[in-house]
Amino acid sequence: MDDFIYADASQSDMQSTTTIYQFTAQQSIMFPSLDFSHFHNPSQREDFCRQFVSTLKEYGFVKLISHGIPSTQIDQAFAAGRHFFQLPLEQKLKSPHPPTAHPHRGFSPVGLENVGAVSDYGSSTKSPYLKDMKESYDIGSEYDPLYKNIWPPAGVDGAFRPTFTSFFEAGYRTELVILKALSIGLGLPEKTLGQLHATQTNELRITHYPAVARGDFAHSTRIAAHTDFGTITLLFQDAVGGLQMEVPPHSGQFADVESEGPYECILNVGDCLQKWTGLHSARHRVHLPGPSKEEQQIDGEMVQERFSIAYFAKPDRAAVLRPLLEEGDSDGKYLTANEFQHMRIAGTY
Ligand SMILES: O=C(O)CCC(=O)C(=O)O
Ligand SMILES: [Fe+2]
Repeated sequence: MDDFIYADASQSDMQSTTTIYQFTAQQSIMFPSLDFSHFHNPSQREDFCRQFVSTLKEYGFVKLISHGIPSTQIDQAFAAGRHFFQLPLEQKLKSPHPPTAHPHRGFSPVGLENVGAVSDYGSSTKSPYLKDMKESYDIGSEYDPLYKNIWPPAGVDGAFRPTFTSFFEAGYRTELVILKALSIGLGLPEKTLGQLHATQTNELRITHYPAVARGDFAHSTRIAAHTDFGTITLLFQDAVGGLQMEVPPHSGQFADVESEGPYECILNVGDCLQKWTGLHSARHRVHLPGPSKEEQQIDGEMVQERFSIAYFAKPDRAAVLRPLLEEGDSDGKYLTANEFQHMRIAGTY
């Protein structure tokens, strides 16, 4: 596989020096996969934290192995997601997402949510409006004092609730350790970020992208380009591919993000972390994958179905999005995380 280099001297938010992006010949972006177990080893911790933050500074993304969510739990979550989405639509609609953006809970059929409505946030490029070809299920913390979860009734799918409740809890434990590593790597007291994530406003989303005709990608997409609204996202994807990130930042050009299957966690920075620290909240989307995956994905004129699981770590609702570091985004208006989330999600439903 021949590597080639794309050099960009002007577009990065984070660096005034030249940024080098490495692509494979198939236009997929190469960025480090880090072993999170190094964080637990006192002699490796400092180096790990430094590398973790420098990768996020450069790409807004990093891949992690040994992150703390057990493989068996990831397998169970994918199996539970597959099982739910293959149910007849009328069964899935027994635990519906409301027709509005709040509360962000329950099942959204294809066409209910369109992320294309918020594609251009924080970007100088204008994206064409494309509808999402996806169905999804949103879950919050069982301890969220504001919104209750909307679960499939027991007669519809009894395994769904226990599987995702325990995945959520594993996600939260992992999130807190990752936030500690981030705080250390950023030179902040180690509890700084964790303290802003006490009340579990996090969300878990299982997404099914049904098999679609290749030609549909001319006017639709799987999920339109966007940045995530929270602090960090932990994403797990199946082997189908199609997740792409915008490189260089603000260019309107996208390259495939490859991962080593569902156990490798793809972590990306969200808007709130960018506001606090200046780390780059990278735009991404799920579209027709590049040539390296295209052949495997396309069966005749149909593009294979795809599943993903995203755990969105979000700040406490009352947390203020005021820079914690000089590099943070400072436009002089410091919203609370709750005000910001409402502003960002408006228009997607
Ligand atoms: O399905 C994926 O791989 C990405 C989903 C995503 O970006 C999101 O739900 O915010
Ligand atoms: Fe996303």
